Amino acid sequence: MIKVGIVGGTGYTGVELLRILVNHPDVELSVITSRSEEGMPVADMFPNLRGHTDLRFSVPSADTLGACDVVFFATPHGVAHALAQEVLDAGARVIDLSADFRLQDAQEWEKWYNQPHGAVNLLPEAVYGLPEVNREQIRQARLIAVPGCYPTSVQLGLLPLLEKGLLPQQMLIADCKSGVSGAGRGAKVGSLLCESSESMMAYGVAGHRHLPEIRQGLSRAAGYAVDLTFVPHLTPMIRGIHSTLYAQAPDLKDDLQALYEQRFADEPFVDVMPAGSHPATRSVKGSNMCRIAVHQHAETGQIIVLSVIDNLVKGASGQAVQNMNIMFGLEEQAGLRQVALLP
Ligand SMILES: NC(=O)C1=CN([C@@H]2O[C@H](COP(=O)(O)OP(=O)(O)OC[C@H]3O[C@@H](n4cnc5c(N)ncnc54)[C@H](OP(=O)(O)O)[C@@H]3O)[C@@H](O)[C@H]2O)C=CC1
Ligand SMILES: CC(=O)N[C@@H](CCC(=O)OP(=O)(O)O)C(=O)O
Repeated sequence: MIKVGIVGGTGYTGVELLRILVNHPDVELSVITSRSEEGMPVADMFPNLRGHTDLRFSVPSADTLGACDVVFFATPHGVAHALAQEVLDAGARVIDLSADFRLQDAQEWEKWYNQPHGAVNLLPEAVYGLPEVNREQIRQARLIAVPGCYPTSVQLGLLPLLEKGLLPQQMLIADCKSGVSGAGRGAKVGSLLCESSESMMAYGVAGHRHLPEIRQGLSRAAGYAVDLTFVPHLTPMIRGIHSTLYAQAPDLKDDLQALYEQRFADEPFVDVMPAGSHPATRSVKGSNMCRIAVHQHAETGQIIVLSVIDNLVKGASGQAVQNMNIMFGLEEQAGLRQVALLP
């Protein structure tokens, strides 16, 4: 059994990791941390876990975490910078759900996250944990940077076009909608029911911190510097990301449906829908699946890709477990076979 530790067990991604891992056939949960809830039984805070774990929250310590085989960081930015080296030195592997190791350029990270980068020395070995792109590097990795939620849905939706060099050097548009759980479990006025229900709004139009991450991933896939317009929106749902992606390819001769089906044919967590489909976020709610539909306007040639994920699963904790499965040579779908909840 793989001994697992989780730093930050009281946030939404932490409890989502627990929901997945208590049913994982190869995992023994060993440590779950919270500084504010030290000593409290995990199942007292999260009654959905009653009967599944007897663990209590403990304070993070390099000794207990280092004794695990793998440690997940489900913490705000900067926490993994401070602790990852000690945990790695003790022999555990690290899977970080925050953005601490996602950008390869430390100065770029400091600009977008508005704080000093606390672990520049670890950047060369950090692997960007998007299995559909980096599966071989993930197998060998000690340190994984789990992609952000918006970047996961946007990259999976555009990769087939960019990898094939089908898009001329031009602006792409990613028009993305997120559920409110994407803002985390911490109390914020914008997350209140009265503020977020029956209403919808764009935010971060001038620049969102997922923009450099998306640009980095798309540029790697294309082999040239890709730019895009990225506009996130907050929508009145709890879970889910819906990305509508716009691209132009005037000289395109390829059958786009076939291109997407072939690109993801061997991917257990990407479902290319039949031509003409409109995937709904509820078709992936609670599951690790990304569903994609590709459309092309018959008259204008405009390409429109629709990509949906659950922000807490494929956009965070599910993808983190998928990475763990690959790192430890387990079946990639182990613990991740949840079918989406309908309605
Ligand atoms: N919500 C989402 O959809 C997604 C979130 N993410 C990322 O995942 C990470 C976790 O997000 P989320 O689950 O929303 O929770 P929060 O960002 O609210 O993190 C809360 C957890 O981190 C712990 N924590 C906070 N500060 C520290 C510290 N200095 N040292 C140790 N532990 C600390 C808290 O426990 P305590 O203070 O009691 O110790 C708590 O358990 C974030 O980086 C977020 O950006 C990524 C993709 C999607
Ligand atoms: C709806 C909402 O607020 N979403 C968050 C993104 C989710 C997230 O936590 O992303 P990181 O892991 O990169 O921090 C936001 O826009 O900041």
